[in-house]
Amino acid sequence: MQQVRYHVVRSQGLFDVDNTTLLDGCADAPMAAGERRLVVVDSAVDALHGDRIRTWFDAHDVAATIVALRADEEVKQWDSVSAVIDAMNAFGIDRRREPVLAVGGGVLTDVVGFAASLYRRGTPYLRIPTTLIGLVDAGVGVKTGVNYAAGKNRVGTYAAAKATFLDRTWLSTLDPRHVSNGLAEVLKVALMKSAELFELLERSGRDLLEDRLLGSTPELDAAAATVVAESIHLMLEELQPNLWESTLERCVDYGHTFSPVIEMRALPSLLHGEAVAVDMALTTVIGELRGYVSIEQSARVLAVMRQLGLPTWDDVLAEPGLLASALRDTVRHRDGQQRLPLPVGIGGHRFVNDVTDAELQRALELLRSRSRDHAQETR
Ligand SMILES: O=C(CO)[C@@H](O)[C@H](O)[C@H](O)[C@H](O)COP(=O)(O)O
Repeated sequence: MQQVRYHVVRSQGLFDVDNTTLLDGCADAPMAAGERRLVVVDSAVDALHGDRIRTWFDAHDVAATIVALRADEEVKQWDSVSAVIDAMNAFGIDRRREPVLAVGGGVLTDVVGFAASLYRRGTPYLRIPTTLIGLVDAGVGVKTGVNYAAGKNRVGTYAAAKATFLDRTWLSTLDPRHVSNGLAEVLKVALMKSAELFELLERSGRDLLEDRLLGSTPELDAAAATVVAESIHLMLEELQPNLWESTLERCVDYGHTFSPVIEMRALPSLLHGEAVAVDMALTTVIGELRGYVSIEQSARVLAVMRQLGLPTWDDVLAEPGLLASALRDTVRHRDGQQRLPLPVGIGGHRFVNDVTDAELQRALELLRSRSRDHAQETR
């Protein structure tokens, strides 16, 4: 058994000059004046926040080498890993004392984590997620990786960051579509594990999205804080006892059975969370056809997705053979069985191994007709 310890540290305004969390907020990864760090920053974040980040390092007398890296799903490829490894080599990183800082969304932190886990067989790294999906999903687990050929996250490692620093204030500059992208992973854990969280999304999801979870009123602040804290808590509750995935029945895989193939096939038109939402819409309908979810509950789920700015359908779904082939690939990922999490009511789940092609087809047709009806109603 391999022991692993990592920290999830919360702080607001990490790069406000008087904020010292990055210096002393994690006992396992302190940083002090006179030291130096390699900082890999998503180029979109660098454009918006680069000056602030540089000012913070200067103010605390830490010599930062800042490397800006494009980080989106299209370049989540080996070349990006190699670019980070080149930067680590050029920096001459001390593999025990100089953790690499990864500042960006889930793609950036997955790429840097992967590079760090390979460099000298393992160099520490710290994650500073700047997107909602980074905060509630990619930032709190131990997976790293990149896409390979047409395979989503086909190569990667399990490598915990020493610490992840969660800071909701980054969301102030996040594109609303990327807020929705993160809300898909929040909805995932809500559907699997928490009717309360689902109801909170149902009541306040649209307002939270408009407010980018920044908490502009006391009510919205309380709701945003609960959404973020609760989804992280529910994720960690699942991840911690099963970090190396010895159990492949993982409810956090909900929405990730068909979506890897949907996302890669649709690239670049669907973001990760959007592909997850389309998968969740389909599997909600499968649950409905099986009687695990009532018609009314299924309608509520699809309505919440729309309120969160998420798609419930994409034409890629209807490509002949796509869903069946996605399921076959998932079976290879899950040790020969489907282990497909399906919702039971709202906030509950079960795993099934007997989904057939005919059942997929029925669910697809039902979802397609619902999506058409909705499109007509809103015209
Ligand atoms: O395991 C985590 C986060 O570490 C999940 O919450 C996350 O959504 C994963 O990306 C999915 O479960 C998919 O996992 P995989 O297909 O890459 O093994």
